Amino acid sequence: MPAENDGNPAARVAAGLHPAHNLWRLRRYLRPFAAEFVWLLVAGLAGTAAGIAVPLVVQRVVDGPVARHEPAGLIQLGVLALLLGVAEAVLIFIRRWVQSSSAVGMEAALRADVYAHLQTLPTSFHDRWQSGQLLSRITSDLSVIRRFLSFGVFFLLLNLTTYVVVVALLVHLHPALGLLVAASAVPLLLISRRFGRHYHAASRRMQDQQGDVATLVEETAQGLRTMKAYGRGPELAARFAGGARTLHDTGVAKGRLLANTSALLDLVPNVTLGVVLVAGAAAAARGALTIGELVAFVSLQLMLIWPVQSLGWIIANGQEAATAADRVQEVLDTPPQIVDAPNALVLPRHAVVGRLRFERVSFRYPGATAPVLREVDLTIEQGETLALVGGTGCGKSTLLSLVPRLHEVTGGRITLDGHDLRDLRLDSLRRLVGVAFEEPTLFSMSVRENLTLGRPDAGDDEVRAALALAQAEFAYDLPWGLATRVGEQGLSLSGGQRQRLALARAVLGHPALLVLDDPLSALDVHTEALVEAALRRVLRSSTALLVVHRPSTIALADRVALLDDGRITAIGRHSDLLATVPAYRALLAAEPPAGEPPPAASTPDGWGLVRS
Ligand SMILES: Nc1ncnc2c1ncn2[C@@H]1O[C@H](COP(=O)(O)OP(=O)(O)OP(=O)(O)O)[C@@H](O)[C@H]1O
Repeated sequence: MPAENDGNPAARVAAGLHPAHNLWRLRRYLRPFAAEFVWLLVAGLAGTAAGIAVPLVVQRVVDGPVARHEPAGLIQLGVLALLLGVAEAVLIFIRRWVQSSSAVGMEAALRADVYAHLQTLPTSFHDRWQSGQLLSRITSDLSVIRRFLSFGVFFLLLNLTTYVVVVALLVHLHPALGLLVAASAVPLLLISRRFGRHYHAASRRMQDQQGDVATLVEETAQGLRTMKAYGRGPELAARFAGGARTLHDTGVAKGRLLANTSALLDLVPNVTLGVVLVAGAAAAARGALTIGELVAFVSLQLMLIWPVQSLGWIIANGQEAATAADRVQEVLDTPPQIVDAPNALVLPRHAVVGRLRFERVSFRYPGATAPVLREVDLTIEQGETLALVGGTGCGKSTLLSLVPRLHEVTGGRITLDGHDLRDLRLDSLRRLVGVAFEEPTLFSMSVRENLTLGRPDAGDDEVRAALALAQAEFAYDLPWGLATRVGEQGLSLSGGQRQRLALARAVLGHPALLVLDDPLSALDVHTEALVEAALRRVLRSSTALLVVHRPSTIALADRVALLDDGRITAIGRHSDLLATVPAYRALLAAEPPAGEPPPAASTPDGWGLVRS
């Protein structure tokens, strides 16, 4: 399976795997519940045995006490039939009771594993996969699997056993008629096989479409304000309606397939029953069969109707579970690419000086033809702050993402105090690096939990210091202070507030390296000045790499590197670059490119220019 597996079912079909292959691979999740499952089966089989015994008792009643007019024997056998009925009811209750707990436990274990695996997958995996597809896999697909592994498999075994035992009894009662009933299994098998093949494809289509609809809903929820602002609500509604209609049509087609097959499956035992009734009555009239045997035969045969009727449902459920298992395994089979090397190092914070070096670093996104970064050489000395500037899309954010190893370099290496980052343990590296992205994501949890995401052990003092530094003390004034739950992505907070909380999260506990993507972009002038002053203090004790989109943030940096088309084309002090590098000047002042006259408004230190 290629690492860049994108969930395309065609890949699986081409691989020639049996549809149930992936379902079989999930059997280990049933193992903890094996004892329960055995009890379940024992209770189920005992219940069925009690049910099967009732017609046999009825046969004795009809051929014995009824035929011989003996009321005493009638009471004995009647009580026995009653006891068998009660036993069957009790056993069915026990089975249902056990069934519910084991099924849910299995689903929870599988869901926990899929979620944990998602955490280990690289950012590039999440870039490629629609979140709705992941959502539908971790919710509805797992429920489908749970239903089949608990109910489907159980009823398949129970019904098969019932079928075999009842048919054997029928053959014993009347071999010719019994064999006729046994022969009815042939059309049943043919119908089931054909149905299974068609239903498998329909299930996959439907489950993928469910994922697409989930993606649409998720995108709408996230981008609602933008869509409304641009008046695109009707288009979005139409897009959603289109997706929902496709899903509806697939669902209807699938339902019809099941309905048609169920009707065919129903027909077989009913036709057989009709033939048995006529032939049985004739045999009874000839004296080849007693009335009691005929009653028992027909009663037993009626017991086959439910197993046959449920066959369609079980196959449908099994096919859905097989496709759900395919979809879940597509996630589980994607190997985590960024993992700890054997014997990876743990660097304690106090042992880190904080010298960061990029040595001929190149990076290309998976599937992209051209690299985003080409042979980048850059050294950031201990305690130094380096600002990275460059035109939009030149690779600044990509370069930052390489430091906490969200993406892995595809050429060259990055070292921290001389250690290749790939030789460090990921958890150790990520504790050393404080990161704030351009889009400050806050999770649906309390402010405190959001702040201590990377350092759950941080004390109150550390949290207070980080909030003070990021000028984010407003958090204490929220309705429940730091316990206030901020909405999904912190939507209930302003952009500036979110950014300050994200900054506080990054600087919490004075990380050795700070990697900040335009940390002051969403702040008003007053707050910006305060955060800038506070940040300046932190930057003195950490090595920092800042991406700067706004010229004013350059004031925080000791040196500036100009990134152009994936290469560092100039590096130095801001004022030196301003004086000597026309492309730099052009970028900051949005003036015409190199070769054209410089702006008249520059001041000797250059700051007038960048602050304009
Ligand atoms: N996940 C991704 N997969 C593939 N290509 C990507 C991905 N993210 C970014 N790119 C591409 O890599 C290039 C650099 O993107 P990057 O976000 O690093 O630029 P940037 O300099 O930070 O841009 P900006 O200043 O607009 O934020 C762009 O051409 C972009 O299209």
